[in-house]
Amino acid sequence: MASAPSLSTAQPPTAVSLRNRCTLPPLPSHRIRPSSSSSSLSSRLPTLRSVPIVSRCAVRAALSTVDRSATPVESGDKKLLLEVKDLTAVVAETGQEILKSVNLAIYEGEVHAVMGKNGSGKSTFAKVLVGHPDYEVTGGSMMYRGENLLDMEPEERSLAGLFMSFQSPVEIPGVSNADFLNMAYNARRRKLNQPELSPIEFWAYVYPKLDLLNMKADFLNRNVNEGFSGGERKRNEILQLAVLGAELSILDEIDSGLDVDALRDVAKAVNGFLTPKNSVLMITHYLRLLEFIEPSYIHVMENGKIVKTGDISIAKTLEKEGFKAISEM
Ligand SMILES: Nc1ncnc2c1ncn2[C@@H]1O[C@H](COP(=O)(O)OP(=O)(O)OP(=O)(O)O)[C@@H](O)[C@H]1O
Repeated sequence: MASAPSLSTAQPPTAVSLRNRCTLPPLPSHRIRPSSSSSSLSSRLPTLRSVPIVSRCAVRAALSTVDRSATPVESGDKKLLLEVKDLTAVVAETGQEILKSVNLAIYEGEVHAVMGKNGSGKSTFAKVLVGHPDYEVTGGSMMYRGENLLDMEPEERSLAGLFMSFQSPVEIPGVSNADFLNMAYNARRRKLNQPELSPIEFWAYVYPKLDLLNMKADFLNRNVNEGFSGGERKRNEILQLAVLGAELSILDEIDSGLDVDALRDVAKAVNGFLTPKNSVLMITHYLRLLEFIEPSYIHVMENGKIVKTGDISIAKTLEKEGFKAISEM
């Protein structure tokens, strides 16, 4: 387990942290209280994180299936971030096949949305990308910045820049949000050969991000997701993303259970960390999210495969006419 930062070893506060400190709520305890469950915090960390991002280039694809079978490593000055080819996967326990040849390429700066009927395999695809142990990959490949994801443990994938926001974020009893975020953030900084932030520096770093999401500072002192409402959990997931930063953010139904204001806050935060280098892969059932976070491409998944790729008009057709209309296209 990564050791928790302690106040006694804290670096001298920066001007920013000193300036902010007087307006901040009390610092949380930085002693890590292990959960009563058997799994360690570090072993849970990867399960809370994963994936992509790219610039929000104009929607270029017409409403047609895109053949990316011969995917170039670079497209103009954009680099290929994730390339999934003929991916098949089963439920590890039962061998039931869920993914039946998924193909997808995401370049830096792109936002991809995956839509599809309930049970079509969207969440499974996302979880397979981040190495969820419930699934076993049986064929195909998943390359991330040219590295084989199958050779990487979930935690390595996370440290490499994949972040996943789960449909049902888990609670971590006994671990405060502040401790969790500080440890996770420092783990990423170590990976990037950057100096760790002391608790005080971290507090100054995280505080403006709470503002962005309209979250109260006492969220940091509460245990991760414990007693959070559905909407608060979703905001908390995006706070994790805002803090940790990711090259590829996989957002699984971040819009579910959000009221209109919360949806706007979450979308604003996601748009705020989109850069020409970062990419997003989001799963959604609803056009309304895509009106806030403009996708480069929309994919429709059906029975474990991506069967259609196109622009926002796909989502509009789905909203108006349902999946039958897409099948008939
Ligand atoms: N761990 C598992 N054990 C058994 N079945 C599973 C497991 N994970 C997924 N499945 C099954 O695989 C299929 C695809 O599930 P998945 O959650 O990927 O669908 P989805 O497209 O995300 O659906 P939704 O839109 O309802 O969230 C479903 O039939 C589901 O029951």
